Amino acid sequence: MSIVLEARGLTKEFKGFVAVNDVDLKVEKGTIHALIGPNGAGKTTFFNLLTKFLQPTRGTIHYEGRDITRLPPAQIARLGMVRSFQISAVFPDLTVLQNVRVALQRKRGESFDFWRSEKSLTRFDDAARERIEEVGLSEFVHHRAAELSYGRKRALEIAATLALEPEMLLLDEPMAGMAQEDIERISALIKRVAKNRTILMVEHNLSVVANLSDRITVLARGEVLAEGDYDEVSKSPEVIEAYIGAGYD
Ligand SMILES: Nc1ncnc2c1ncn2[C@@H]1O[C@H](COP(=O)(O)OP(=O)(O)OP(=O)(O)O)[C@@H](O)[C@H]1O
Repeated sequence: MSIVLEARGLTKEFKGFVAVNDVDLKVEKGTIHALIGPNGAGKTTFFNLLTKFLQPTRGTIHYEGRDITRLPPAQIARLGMVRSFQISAVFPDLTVLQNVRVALQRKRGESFDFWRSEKSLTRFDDAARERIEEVGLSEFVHHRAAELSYGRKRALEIAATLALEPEMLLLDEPMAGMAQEDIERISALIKRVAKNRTILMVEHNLSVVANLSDRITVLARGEVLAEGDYDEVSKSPEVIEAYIGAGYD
């Protein structure tokens, strides 16, 4: 078993309130790992710690065996761990193709000049089209991002994220605000992009979690309550109680 991301004793206190309390987590390479838990469980805080949007009060984070606890998010992205939607890569007035080109250009570390000639950008076209194909948006290459449905916009965000060539993707509630039809499309997309990558996601939609995840960590009151596959965690009396206690059916 090869561990790609590991948190040890991760703790975050806000003025004495412990939002994440001594959490250990191991994410195995090549898996889809979900973080779930009732409202206020600490999922977002934990996710923000892992993606370096927050600094932990205590504990460490290792990525590919390297201590990344004190590294800034941009540096971690360069190491191959990318938080989707962090880059706000989608410009509404640019087409699908132009959006992914911009992301590819960023990956090369070039600054993005809006006045740069079309011609100098077209060298990214083939790579951009590949990413677009991977997320199933080929027939929309020349559509402006603003014209896309919500689900397709999310697919475009994932394409832009893939342009950064991540080995590990962190997804923050990929299904939030989605209609059922989009949920199915994005689930299939996540499965597809997970083939040669590792994915960690926070997700509220439990049927999506059941369908996609190899492993699930359940947080409650800032601590790990249970861990396992969907069958295991959904049968855990502690998990059922935590969800019912938080007002879920
Ligand atoms: N910046 C902050 N300052 C103080 N308390 C905070 C801060 N951020 C989060 N908290 C508290 O930490 C606890 C965990 O919040 P968090 O948002 O991580 O939970 P969550 O599991 O993501 O919840 P939800 O499912 O509702 O999004 C909550 O009680 C919240 O009020």
